[in-house]
Formats: sequence, C-alpha cells, structure tokens
Amino acid sequence: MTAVELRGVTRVYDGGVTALDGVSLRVPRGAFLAVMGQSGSGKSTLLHCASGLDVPTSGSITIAGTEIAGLKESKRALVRREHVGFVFQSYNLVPSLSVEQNITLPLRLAGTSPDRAWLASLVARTGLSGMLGRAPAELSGGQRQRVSIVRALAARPAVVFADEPTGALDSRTAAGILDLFTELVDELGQTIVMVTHDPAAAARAHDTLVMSDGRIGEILSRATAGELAARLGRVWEGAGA
Ligand SMILES: Nc1ncnc2c1ncn2[C@@H]1O[C@H](COP(=O)(O)OP(=O)(O)OP(=O)(O)O)[C@@H](O)[C@H]1O
Repeated sequence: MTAVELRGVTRVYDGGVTALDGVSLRVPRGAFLAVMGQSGSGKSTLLHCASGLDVPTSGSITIAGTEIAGLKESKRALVRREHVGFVFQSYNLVPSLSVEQNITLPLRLAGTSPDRAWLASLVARTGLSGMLGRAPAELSGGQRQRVSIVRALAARPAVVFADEPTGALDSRTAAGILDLFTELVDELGQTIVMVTHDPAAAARAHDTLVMSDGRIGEILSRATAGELAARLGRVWEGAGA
C-alpha cells in the first residue's frame, strides 16, 4: 500500500528557480521518512507539493491513490482534509480556542463529526488528558506540539507531513515528540514524512532522503545522527554519534 507517490515532479517558481527537478519517490504506508538537505535544496517545496499545498509545474502526485497534481485548490483541499495531517514547527494552534476545540477544528470545518473514542485514545496516548479545557498559552511548547499532533491525526490521515516539528523545542522535549512519532508509526502504522535540519531527529526515522539542488541526492536507511551529519557536511557533537 502506498501513502504518497511522486513521479517526475518538477516545480519551477515564477522567476525561473527550479526548486524540484524531476523527483520520483514512493512512500509506503507505515513509513517514517525524514527529509534533510542544505538550505535551498528543495525540502519545503517537496513537502508542499507532496501534501497538496502547492502544485507542481509537471509530474504526477498521488495521495492515498488520488491524483492531485491536476486538481484545483478546492479539490486538493478536500484530499488534504481527508488524507493529510500537518505538524508545523510553530504549532499553528488558534490561541482563542481551547485544546479540545483546536483538536476538533479541522473536523468541524470539514463538517464531519469527531470519532470520540479515537480522539480520547490519542489524548491519553499524548498525555493531554486533563488539559482539554486549557488555552494553548497555558501549555508548554512540548504540550502544544502534542496538541497539534493529535489535531493532525484526528481524521486518521494516510500521511502526516511534519515541517521541523522539533525545531522550537529543547533537546529533551524534542526527544519526547520523536518518541511519540515512533510510537505512532510502530503501534498505529501511521505514515510520517518529516523535514528536519537536526540529524538526531532524522536518525529516529526509518529512512532519510537527502535533497540536493532539487533532486534526491541519496536515501539513507537506519543511519545514525553522526552518519547523517557527516553526509551533510556538518560537525556533529551529539551523544551516541
Ligand atoms: N515562492 C518562491 N518563489 C521563488 N523561489 C522560491 C520560492 N520558494 C522557494 N524558492 C526557491 O526554491 C529553492 C528551494 O527552496 P525551498 O524552500 O524548497 O528549500 P529548503 O530546502 O526548504 O530550504 P530551507 O532549509 O532554507 O527551508 C530555493 O532556491 C528558494 O530560493
């Protein structure tokens, strides 16, 4: 089963920059894929195209079997609602809504009624029980990111795209978020595609795709943080490198 597939995807921005250059990639269900690469190598563009937020200049993209490359924004929005979850570095929670309201907001916007048992199991798993009535401002960064993860999973998406999900967190809190991702992949079979600059975060994924000048430079399997840092030409001073 395939969660997302790109075939020959090219994205040329107005002004002529080729941010993606003929990228082909299959993400099977249950995969935990990290995306790394130097600044400007095309990571965000890849994530935006693969998730249906942006449209490629050419090529094919399927999400849960639906071709999205030629769809209008309104149709892509429906595919995203049904099949895609997003987790951002800055959490993107609505400050005036409670934790519970934030979690159910996308479902309510889609006009679907929440699966209460599923949400309760996610809330328990993420340690947010007892915090549902709080405002985001009353939570720590790690707790806010857990809320955004529950929100991303609420509609049981085929794939979750995470953009620097640990970028705003200290290393201990970041490790807790990565533990949660690992649990979601191993125990629920969730597919996760995560853009990160942090070799320690990427080392938690099954595979790491290294972007280079809009192309897939290489895909490393089960690489350590030290190996990933070395491939990226960085000095890695973390533990266990
Ligand atoms: N909206 C845009 N219009 C024009 N060029 C863009 C646009 N967005 C990105 N680019 C260019 O496309 C290339 C790839 O950018 P992208 O943001 O995908 O890289 P990235 O790997 O995510 O970088 P970073 O790690 O700095 O976030 C860069 O050369 C960038 O300048």
